[in-house]
Amino acid sequence: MKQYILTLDLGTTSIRAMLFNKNSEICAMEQKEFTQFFPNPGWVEQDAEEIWKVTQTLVAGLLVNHKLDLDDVASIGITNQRETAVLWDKETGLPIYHAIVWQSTQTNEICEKLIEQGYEQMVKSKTGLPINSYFSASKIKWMFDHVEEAKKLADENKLLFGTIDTWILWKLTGNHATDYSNASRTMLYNIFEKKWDIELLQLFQIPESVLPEVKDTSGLFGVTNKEAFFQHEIPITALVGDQQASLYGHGCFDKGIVKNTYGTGCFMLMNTKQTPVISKSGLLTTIAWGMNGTIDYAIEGSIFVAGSAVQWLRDSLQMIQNAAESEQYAKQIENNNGVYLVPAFVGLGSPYWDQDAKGAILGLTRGSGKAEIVRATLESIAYQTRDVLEVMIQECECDLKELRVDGGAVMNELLMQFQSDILNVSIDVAKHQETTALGAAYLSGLASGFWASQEDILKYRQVQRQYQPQMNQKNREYYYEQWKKAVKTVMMFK
Ligand SMILES: Nc1ncnc2c1ncn2[C@@H]1O[C@H](COP(=O)(O)OP(=O)(O)O)[C@@H](O)[C@H]1O
Ligand SMILES: O=P(O)(O)OC[C@H](O)CO
Repeated sequence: MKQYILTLDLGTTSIRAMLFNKNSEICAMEQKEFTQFFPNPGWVEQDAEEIWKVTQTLVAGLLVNHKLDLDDVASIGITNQRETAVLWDKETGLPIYHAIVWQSTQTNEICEKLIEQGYEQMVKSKTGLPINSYFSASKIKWMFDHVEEAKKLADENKLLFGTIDTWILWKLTGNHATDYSNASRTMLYNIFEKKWDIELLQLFQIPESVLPEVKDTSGLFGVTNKEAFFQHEIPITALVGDQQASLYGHGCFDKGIVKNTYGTGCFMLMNTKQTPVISKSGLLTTIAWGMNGTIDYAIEGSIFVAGSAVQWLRDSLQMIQNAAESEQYAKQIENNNGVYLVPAFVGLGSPYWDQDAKGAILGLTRGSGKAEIVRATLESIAYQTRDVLEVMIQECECDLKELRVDGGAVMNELLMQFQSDILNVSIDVAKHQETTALGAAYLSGLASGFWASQEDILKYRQVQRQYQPQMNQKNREYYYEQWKKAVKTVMMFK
């Protein structure tokens, strides 16, 4: 009997390989960070070949350090940072340029031009997305514009495009495919008609021949090549964008349930089932997953900078030694003492979509110090979450009693209490720290018969800790009004 599902969680800053057993417990985990390149201000790139090598090393680590026998693995689920674009030569198997990461702003100009030319409405009506450098389309166009061999290879039918899921699937199996959740983030996929969109491909001058086949999120994508995978042929039965995986891992299967993940950025998703909700106020319409031929949609708020602002405090300002220390400094003061930090380091995502906004600290006095700046950084994560949640509730005409949360920063008790206070909702921290990987494991395990049904899975859902609002309404609204003023100021400063 097969004992495990193997999940490969290909995140923005690190990759994890994990084994889950039938009780959805993690039995082994290997993790490694990989190189981020910042070749110019605002640019973020990665080496796709390194991502592949690290993935192999981590699986080797499971074999050596945890004595994993690959015969015990029922199937593999892959989940990934979304939007990040790779183009590679299918004959050499090598990328023609670095992977351009979702956070990168090097294609702002391409997007600005399209907005000026009045394409916003057309693009949104097909993809559910605003034109922004965040999504893959302008990144692919940029590579065609700047990498000499791109066009020639495409003309010879030797060039392939993929987000990170597709890249790793191709390395493992030789198959060129993606799933609905990842395709919906490229800005080339018509999420309503469920096909690559010819008009969008023409707009971005991208040949259809480079695109992968789009398949159900949970289903067979191929079997690992023996040479690429330690002499084993194992079915890969899920590809899923990491935020949709986390939605699944939280058990948000019904309409109106919301999760928020606090990692590098913050990503809040609400399942809207078979109804795509089109936002009028800066949220994204996206595909949650495709299963058994049925698509579930979600509405999403994408906040670009959350935990990465804490990394900025650590690495650039050297105010803290590690992320956990942020809580100790923030606790030294009872409130923000009037200081607000808007971490618009790569522009602002939902609901503002201002790609030129820059970060700022406001409200400083002679008495302000490290505690104020650290606290303001943490609080900014909670305020940005409220910005998104307010719009989501309005657009879905629903009420929200609880927010399901996961991600590295949920360890921060001060942040989670403040989040509950500023939203006036209960915050449910998932017992599973690795909700994203768990979601991918479930989607894979359902397709391979490891788990029987969604109902079967729901019995494993557990809340580790609940935070209840404690702040009075007057303070809640005062702080939030001040935050709104800070954001307004930042958006005016260009
Ligand atoms: N105790 C903490 N307080 C605040 N932020 C934290 C804390 N621990 C981790 N983080 C932040 O969480 C992020 C890592 O979370 P993770 O879910 O692994 O992110 P990702 O999947 O985006 O790489 C980092 O940006 C880090 O700064
Ligand atoms: O890898 P994460 O957790 O930072 O998630 C990144 C998102 O998928 C970007 O859309």
